[in-house]
Amino acid sequence: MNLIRVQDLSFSYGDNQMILQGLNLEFTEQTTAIIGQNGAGKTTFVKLLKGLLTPSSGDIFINNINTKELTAAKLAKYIGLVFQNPNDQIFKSKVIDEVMFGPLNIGYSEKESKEYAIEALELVGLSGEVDRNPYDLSLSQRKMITVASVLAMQTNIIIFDEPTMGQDYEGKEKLKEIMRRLHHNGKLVISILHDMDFVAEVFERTIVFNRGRVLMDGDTRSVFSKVEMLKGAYLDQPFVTQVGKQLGFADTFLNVDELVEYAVSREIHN
Ligand SMILES: Nc1ncnc2c1ncn2[C@@H]1O[C@H](COP(=O)(O)OP(=O)(O)OP(=O)(O)O)[C@@H](O)[C@H]1O
Repeated sequence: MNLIRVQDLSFSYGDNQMILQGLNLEFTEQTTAIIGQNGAGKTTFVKLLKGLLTPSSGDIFINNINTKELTAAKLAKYIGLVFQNPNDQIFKSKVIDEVMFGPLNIGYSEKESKEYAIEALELVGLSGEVDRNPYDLSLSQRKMITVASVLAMQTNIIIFDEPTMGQDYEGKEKLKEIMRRLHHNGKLVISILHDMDFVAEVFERTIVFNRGRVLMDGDTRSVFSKVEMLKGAYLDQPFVTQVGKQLGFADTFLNVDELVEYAVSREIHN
């Protein structure tokens, strides 16, 4: 079943510059990373999916419904978007109120919203901060509040814009765990990322945007094996992939365990 279908999508902010041109994409259940250099059109694309922008031409279907027929409020029941900058999203003075706002806004009761908010805050590791003011917390914690706010809305599609930015090792591990859990629970997870190591470890599918078009789209291993095409889009391979190559191995490795297992098995057979 495809959850999102994008058909001949083009977009311009109103000047003459086309930011996205003729995109055709489908999103099913696979965890999907969107990568590409700054200005490639990634954030514009997810804002279109979320209904915050309207296509200049083409269509976006969510569960086979054309988003042109849905209000942003209706769309909010299907798609959650975690903004790149938490300060663009947070506006309440208490963490719990901030996280409850989304579910309340799309029609869940006070009791349900509180339950979902507490569950989401637990998942992001902030259950001890429910009564704090978000602006008394660190930037990485504020980012986690915005993640919780979207999780609490229980949407089937969850999009993250640069979730690892400003997160330390622990924060990134938490995000990996959250994304894996969402996927395990049958949600569609899409994320814009600049951290190639994170992409390699978590995502099944990777789409490379370049100047408003799709340059590559496929399983993450095959995308990261194409070093020249990545270079053309000003992107690097993940660190572990580069190490494997430097060791003279032909395979494309996506995590340390794979690389070590391969190296050890070669050692045993030599
Ligand atoms: N509100 C806006 N009005 C006019 N142009 C905009 C607006 N927002 C973005 N742009 C332009 O659209 C282009 C694509 O921007 P977008 O933010 O979608 O790229 P991106 O791939 O997400 O980049 P980054 O990785 O830096 O977030 C850029 O040239 C940007 O300057």
